[in-house]
Amino acid sequence: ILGGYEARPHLRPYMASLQLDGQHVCGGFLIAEQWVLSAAHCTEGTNGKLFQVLLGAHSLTEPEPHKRLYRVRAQIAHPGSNIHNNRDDLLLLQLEEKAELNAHVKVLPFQREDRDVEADTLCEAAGWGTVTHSGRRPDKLQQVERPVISRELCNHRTRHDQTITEKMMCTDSRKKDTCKGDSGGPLVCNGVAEGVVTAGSRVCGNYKKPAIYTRIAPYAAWIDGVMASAAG
Ligand SMILES: NCc1cccc(NC(=O)c2cccc3[nH]c(C(N)=O)cc23)c1
Repeated sequence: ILGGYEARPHLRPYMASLQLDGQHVCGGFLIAEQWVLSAAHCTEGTNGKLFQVLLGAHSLTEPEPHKRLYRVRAQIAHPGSNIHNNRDDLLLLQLEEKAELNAHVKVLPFQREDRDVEADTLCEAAGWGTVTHSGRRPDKLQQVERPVISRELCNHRTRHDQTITEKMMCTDSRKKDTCKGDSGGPLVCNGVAEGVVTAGSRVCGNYKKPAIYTRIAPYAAWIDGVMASAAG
């Protein structure tokens, strides 16, 4: 997160850190007791290795009472996701067991009504992604508030030039923005997860490249279907 600030500990108890060999790779969030939603791009370069999912954390390194690392039983990328574009950039992770829910570990509801969030709506992104252009990684969860911008503006030729589909949304990226390692985290508007951070043009903090999110509502049926079919 560029231009943000340290989140109040455990005020975002749905936040997940997707890790490989103890290293934070991407964000994610708890959508059900045994399911985390993230971004398919996060599996790039992982050679099919399964993530481990850290829940209940504020600091990535310090011992905290409700912090717990979960193994993943299955990782299901949306069938339409690919490395060449940002379309269908969603990843479902089934935890080895149901997460133990408490004050620090909670499910975040996602938007099921397929209607655009109004431009200028203030939403929040959080993550352990880089906090400087040079790529400094934070130990503690960061957050930033960003206004939604219209798809029309986001698709302008000087911005993302007609690549933003009706299954994506954008926020202003001037100075304050999501960045490397924030992918997969939720964009929360009025307490509901409306989008999932995607790397998009991989640029951070440049107003010419607004942040891009996969809208969740268009994928509600796919998400429900995967969770129902894998149910024990
Ligand atoms: N504000 C938009 C936004 C949101 C989330 C992430 C990013 N930027 C990256 O993720 C990124 C940046 C630079 C090099 C990179 N290499 C890789 C990679 N997967 O190898 C990703 C990146 C940008």
